[in-house]
Amino acid sequence: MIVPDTAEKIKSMEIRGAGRIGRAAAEALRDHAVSLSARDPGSFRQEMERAAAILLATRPTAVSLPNAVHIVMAGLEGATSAEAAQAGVIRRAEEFIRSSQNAVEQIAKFGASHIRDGDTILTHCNSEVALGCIIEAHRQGKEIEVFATEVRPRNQGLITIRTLNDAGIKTNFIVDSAVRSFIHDIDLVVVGADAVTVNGAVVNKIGTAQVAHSAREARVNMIVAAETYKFAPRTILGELIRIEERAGSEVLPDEIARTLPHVTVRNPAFDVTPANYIDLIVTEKGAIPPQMAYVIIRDYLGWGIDTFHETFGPESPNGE
Ligand SMILES: O=P(O)(O)OC[C@H]1O[C@H](OP(=O)(O)O)[C@H](O)[C@@H]1O
Repeated sequence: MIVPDTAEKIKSMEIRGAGRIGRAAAEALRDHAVSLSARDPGSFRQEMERAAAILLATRPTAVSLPNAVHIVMAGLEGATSAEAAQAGVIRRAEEFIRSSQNAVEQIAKFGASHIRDGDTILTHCNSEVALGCIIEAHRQGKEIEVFATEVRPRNQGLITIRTLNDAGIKTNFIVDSAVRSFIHDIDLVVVGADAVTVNGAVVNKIGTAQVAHSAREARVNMIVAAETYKFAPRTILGELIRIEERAGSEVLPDEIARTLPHVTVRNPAFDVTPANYIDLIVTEKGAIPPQMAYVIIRDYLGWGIDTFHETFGPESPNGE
């Protein structure tokens, strides 16, 4: 039951935020491996692949999910017994969870160094790593103030302002459409990411691209906090990140929508901010200009253009 339960929580966004989704998937795979009683490595693998497929089908955009699953499932490689396969998965899952937690801490330190004493920061949505940078800057004694957006339709901004309030950080709560009105009060935009493509574009909560547009027009710097496992290897071969479109009822209640037969509610959960709108991507390996995304994918995730072809064959541009 562990895997379907975690999958349901990810789908309904009870578990949300790209990093948390990745860790929850790793935990679910680990617990599933512990619960399996398969006798041979072949059937163990089959059971694990079934579980992985259920998790992968939950939400399509956050690349932390397939990256976490890929890293954990690599624990099956070379196992000659079910016990070895089980041990491999458990070890890989625990390593991923630990390194993800370390990455969050490391990014907070690197990110905080880009926040100056006296800065007013704008953040959009609720990103564990973006908030980590802001809270670390505050912890270091820097006098900062934050503008946080509401984040329609799921109102993740509420989680953000609670966290900032608990940390004792002076915070202003604004509707998403007020960003341009306040942009001249802002020194720095700090957001998270659900995916980073090979050309340095950042996929993040819907509205991020509008924030970036306002920031650029006002010459306000924008930094993105993203662990290396949010970089998307398959974009090397031109695969696009799928933007999740969620139920219209998140935007307009069904009872109202029913009375408006000519109206279709559109509810994309994410948008794409081009690399040239972003000054830095802060990863746990250091801060890079977005144009260096391929280096992260190749050197830290281990996917080069050639490895893709070795694994999937040149005839498959989507890496399927
Ligand atoms: O991993 P961390 O930095 O916490 O979150 C990264 C991003 O994931 C979230 O997506 P959602 O709320 O799950 O749709 C937001 O878009 C947020 O910026």
